[in-house]
Amino acid sequence: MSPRNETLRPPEGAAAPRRHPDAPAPGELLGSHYDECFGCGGGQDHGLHLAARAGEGVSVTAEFTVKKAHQGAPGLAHGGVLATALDETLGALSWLLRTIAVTGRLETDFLRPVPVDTKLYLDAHVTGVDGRKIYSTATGRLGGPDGDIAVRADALFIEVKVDHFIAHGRDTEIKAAMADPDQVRRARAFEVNP
Ligand SMILES: CCCCCCCCCCCC(=O)SCCNC(=O)CCNC(=O)[C@H](O)C(C)(C)COP(=O)(O)OP(=O)(O)OC[C@H]1O[C@@H](n2cnc3c(N)ncnc32)[C@H](O)[C@@H]1OP(=O)(O)O
Repeated sequence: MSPRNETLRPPEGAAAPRRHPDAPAPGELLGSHYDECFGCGGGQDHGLHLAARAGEGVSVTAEFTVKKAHQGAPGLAHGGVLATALDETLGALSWLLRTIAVTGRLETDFLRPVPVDTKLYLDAHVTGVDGRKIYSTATGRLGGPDGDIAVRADALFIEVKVDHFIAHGRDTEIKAAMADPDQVRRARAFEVNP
């Protein structure tokens, strides 16, 4: 399905997505980029704990089980939580590009309600790269990786350097992250090799 919004379609002349030579192998679990991340971190009790794996090319798959803490309507996932699951899955594409990027635009379609205790099967891939602009798309399915689409999104991520987080993040968390060798290792894994 091509993006409905023109601004989320790679422009003519955009480069085809290129898997970084040092990207994790297809099937490899990517782990969390930050333990306190609401999307993938183990340190957030009510977070999504989304687990993403590298796919072929510049793609990822991920799974997320909707918990009681994620409700909007009774027994149903909150739309914002589902958008977060899509955003996080799309963000995980950074591991394949080895580029740090943040969400600039995210357009989401909600096609079916997602009940509590349901596992959402997500996949995402990059559709094109134009300078710092990374175009991508994702779906979330019910019942299995080939199940009905419940949610989908098109996105534009913008490449940034580590300095983006140092400049804008709160001092306490930045200092803690920089003092954590695991976090520094993860940040390096996102960086393009010179
Ligand atoms: C340690 C490991 C951690 C790794 C951390 C990984 C975290 C992943 C987490 C999941 C993802 C998230 O939720 S990330 C969190 C949510 N997102 C954010 O907080 C981002 C907030 N926004 C910003 O900080 C800024 O707007 C930026 C960085 C996105 C862009 O600012 P900038 O760097 O000054 O660049 P700027 O010149 O404005 O834009 C560059 C180009 O992109 C285009 N552009 C920019 N924004 C948009 C937009 N919304 N819609 C259309 N186009 C846009 C511009 O027109 C321009 O095109 P042209 O003129 O070149 O053609």
